[in-house]
Amino acid sequence: MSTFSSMHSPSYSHSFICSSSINEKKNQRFVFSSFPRFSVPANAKVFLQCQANSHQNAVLMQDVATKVSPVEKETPIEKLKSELLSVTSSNEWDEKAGFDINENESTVSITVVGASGDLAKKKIFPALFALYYEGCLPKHFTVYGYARSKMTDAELRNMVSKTLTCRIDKRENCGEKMEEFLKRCFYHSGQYDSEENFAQLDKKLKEHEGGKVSNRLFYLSIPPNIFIDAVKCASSSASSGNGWTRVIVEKPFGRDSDSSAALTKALKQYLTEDQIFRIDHYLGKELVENLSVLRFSNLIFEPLWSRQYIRNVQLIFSEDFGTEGRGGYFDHYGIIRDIMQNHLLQILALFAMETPVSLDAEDIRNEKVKVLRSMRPLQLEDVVIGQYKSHSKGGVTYPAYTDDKTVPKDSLTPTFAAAALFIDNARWDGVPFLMKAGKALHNKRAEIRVQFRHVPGNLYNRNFGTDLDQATNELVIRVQPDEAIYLKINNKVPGLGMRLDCSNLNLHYAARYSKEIPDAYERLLLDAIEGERRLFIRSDELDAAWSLFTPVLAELEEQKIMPEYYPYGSRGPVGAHYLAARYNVRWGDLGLDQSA
Ligand SMILES: NC(=O)C1=CN([C@@H]2O[C@H](COP(=O)(O)OP(=O)(O)OC[C@H]3O[C@@H](n4cnc5c(N)ncnc54)[C@H](OP(=O)(O)O)[C@@H]3O)[C@@H](O)[C@H]2O)C=CC1
Ligand SMILES: O=C1O[C@H](COP(=O)(O)O)[C@@H](O)[C@H](O)[C@H]1O
Repeated sequence: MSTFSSMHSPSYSHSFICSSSINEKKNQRFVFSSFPRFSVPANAKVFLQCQANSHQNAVLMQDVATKVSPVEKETPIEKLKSELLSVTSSNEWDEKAGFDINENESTVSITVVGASGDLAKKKIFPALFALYYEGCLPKHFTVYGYARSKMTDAELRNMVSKTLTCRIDKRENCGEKMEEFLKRCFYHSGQYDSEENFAQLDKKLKEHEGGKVSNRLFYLSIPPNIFIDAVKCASSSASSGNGWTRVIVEKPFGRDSDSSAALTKALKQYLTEDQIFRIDHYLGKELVENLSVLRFSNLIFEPLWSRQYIRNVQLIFSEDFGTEGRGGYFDHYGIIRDIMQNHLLQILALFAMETPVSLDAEDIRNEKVKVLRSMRPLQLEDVVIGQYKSHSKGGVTYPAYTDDKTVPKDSLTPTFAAAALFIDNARWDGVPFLMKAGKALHNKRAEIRVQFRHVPGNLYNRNFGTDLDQATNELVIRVQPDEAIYLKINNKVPGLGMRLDCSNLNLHYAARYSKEIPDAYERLLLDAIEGERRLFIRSDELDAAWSLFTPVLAELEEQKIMPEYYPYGSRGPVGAHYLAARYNVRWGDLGLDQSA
């Protein structure tokens, strides 16, 4: 073992390289998303850890590490490769470095538990195929579907094939790739609480693994009441004997602090925290990933990122459809638990956290926990709730929430909520963080709006007339659809007069990048396979998140607070505007700006 590796601080990405051979796409991802720059010490560590069994390779990589110059973020992979080739003097640099040896010796089996369900069909299998198409899955992988439904392998493949799609920009050989992928998919029917059935799965997995090191990922795509049964059986009867075993757990992670703590405790009877990957798919969205890049790699934003310059922050989620088909689940949770306590709060934490020590998962998650723990629990007077009612438009009648047969007629469950939250720390003292989330609204959108303070003593105030809000800058990060980051600035209308206008400096992703943006589930599945925990929720984060919402959720339910009814397809209850006005805020999504 080379002593060189111990000279460097741990690199959070080393498991990525070690667990998979370097190919262009993986390497590209590693270079561009894991490290802002191709940092020499980090690579030295990475390479040497992979080379522990070969002194010759250790020397080779030490050579690479000391000679490769930092590579610019946008450097094409070919240029990076030629840089490496020039110092290794080999056309087979990855082979020479021994990565293939590693990969030939190990397998990854991905078992989708609840494979017959909606999420598996809609998201998980398509994401796995997209990863396969991109060459991001390990050389030896197998996908297993597991559920109670009776199905043959052929039937599973037929079901899965209906949901696979090719990327718009990558259709070459797509049909062939689908066939290849489907051949790697198998099915085992079993009960979620049967150790015997999981032992049968284990036997089948072993046959595919063929004696290699077996790494196993279980994706729990099942209702929460059967999580623990499945984890218990998978861990006792189907976990890996000689590799890693990881479990992706889907939300909901409980419905309040107590039930969440009970779930964590139960999971930890069978798994260590390191094996649990709690997914919040919003963390896998491109623009949410980009938040930290925006903040920490642009000098112009970070100095403004505080109460000194920011007047308020808005986190907005809307869907233009109701709970159709998921009413039974939704009624037990409501919009605050379904969207705010997880997706929007996670975005808030990334937005507001202090600079982490490094990009290491634990460093980032430590900062997120800190900011969540600095927040004031949500107060009842800072919440507005709503529920959609039936509405007819253009001859079409849209249903009320309670028209869903799986929802009780007298349900008070909110399908809309607006809330004002505060972070009691030096950076954010007094800045309202407003959240708004709703179903059956007039559009589908998720965005972050940052409204800056007025320009003090603005020389041009009179040119704006009475509407001073128009004179303030606003940064909008549109997470979806049509991803964009735009900054509203004031400029002079060209001409001889002095009329001011508000315009957008716009980074519109579709115009800037021709590549299709990967689905969040692709990123998260790949991270779980690679053991990268940065985008998954740690248990203390979850506790902190629940403690902010649990008291108010209890009050809403105990006091049977009536939701404000809003018509299906509308902009939601007016109460949201009164709440914002109380903090001198106007919602930014009122359709006034050019890109709204
Ligand atoms: N669907 C979505 O868009 C999203 C889902 N989630 C979460 O992902 C998980 C899976 O969601 P989804 O696919 O919609 O769930 P489904 O309701 O479709 O359930 C998945 C599978 O679990 C089995 N199952 C369902 N109900 C029961 C039950 N009562 N007892 C035992 N088995 C049952 C069924 O398989 P079989 O009968 O064959 O065993 C079903 O196909 C859930 O935790 C959900 O909250 C999270 C975000 C979005
Ligand atoms: O987790 C959930 O998210 C979806 C919205 O996800 P998106 O990626 O389509 O924006 C939401 O519809 C669902 O109610 C919720 O459980």
